[in-house]
Amino acid sequence: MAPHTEQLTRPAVQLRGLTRSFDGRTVLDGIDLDIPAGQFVALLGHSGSGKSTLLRAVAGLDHEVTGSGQLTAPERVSVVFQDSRLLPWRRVLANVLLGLDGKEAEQQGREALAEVGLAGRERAWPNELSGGEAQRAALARSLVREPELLLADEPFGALDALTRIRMHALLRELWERHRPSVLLVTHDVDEAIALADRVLVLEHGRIGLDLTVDRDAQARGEYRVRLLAALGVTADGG
Ligand SMILES: Nc1ncnc2c1ncn2[C@@H]1O[C@H](COP(=O)(O)OP(=O)(O)OP(=O)(O)O)[C@@H](O)[C@H]1O
Repeated sequence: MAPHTEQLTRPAVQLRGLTRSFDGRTVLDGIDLDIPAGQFVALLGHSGSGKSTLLRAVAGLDHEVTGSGQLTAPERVSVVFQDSRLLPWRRVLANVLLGLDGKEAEQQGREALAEVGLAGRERAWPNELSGGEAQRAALARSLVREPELLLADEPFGALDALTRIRMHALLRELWERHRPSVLLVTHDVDEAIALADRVLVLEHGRIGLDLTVDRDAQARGEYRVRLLAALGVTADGG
């Protein structure tokens, strides 16, 4: 294979034997994972299974944590959390542009806000936004950096059901337009199936299930049963 082709097909994220522990307790136990460029991956798992620990490792936000293994991630990575983390003393556009300078960046910031449906709210203060609008602004802030990898830790976890559905459509639309790789941490099996092309289940510190989701298939119900079974939930809720 020619070198440039190798580069093109190289996965965006590559983990080899990734371990992380807290106070002698192993949370990630030798994870091997490749995420190809442009793939939308959801990560499911019980509370405390290590989803955020994995995401923080990939984000390079875990320097204090004990661990080993190899990790490769792209240079331009954006992270979105459950709360928008907008700075309350800066207006919406200034939040989106944080750390970026110049007229071009400002134009891109305005365009990103328009893309997430917040045109006209550039000069609003964060406390004037609803929860869903604040998450839209957080998405605009990550988009404007043109990330190769978007890491999202329960980004819709605090939103009401209707807002959540709208945000699903928005995220999928933004992904189709910009094509970053995405690693989305969620508790919600239906959210994972609705959004991702591949769903991973984390259990006992390893990837217990790695499911490719055929988006055109009639197989949603079957995916749901398999994912719930991997999470230890049977059809009768047991
Ligand atoms: N900074 C830390 N210090 C000590 N223990 C930690 C730390 N961060 C995470 N842990 C522990 O590691 C385990 C995995 O936590 P993590 O937040 O990754 O789980 P999670 O799957 O994201 O959970 P949830 O779905 O509830 O957010 C938990 O038992 C947690 O208590």
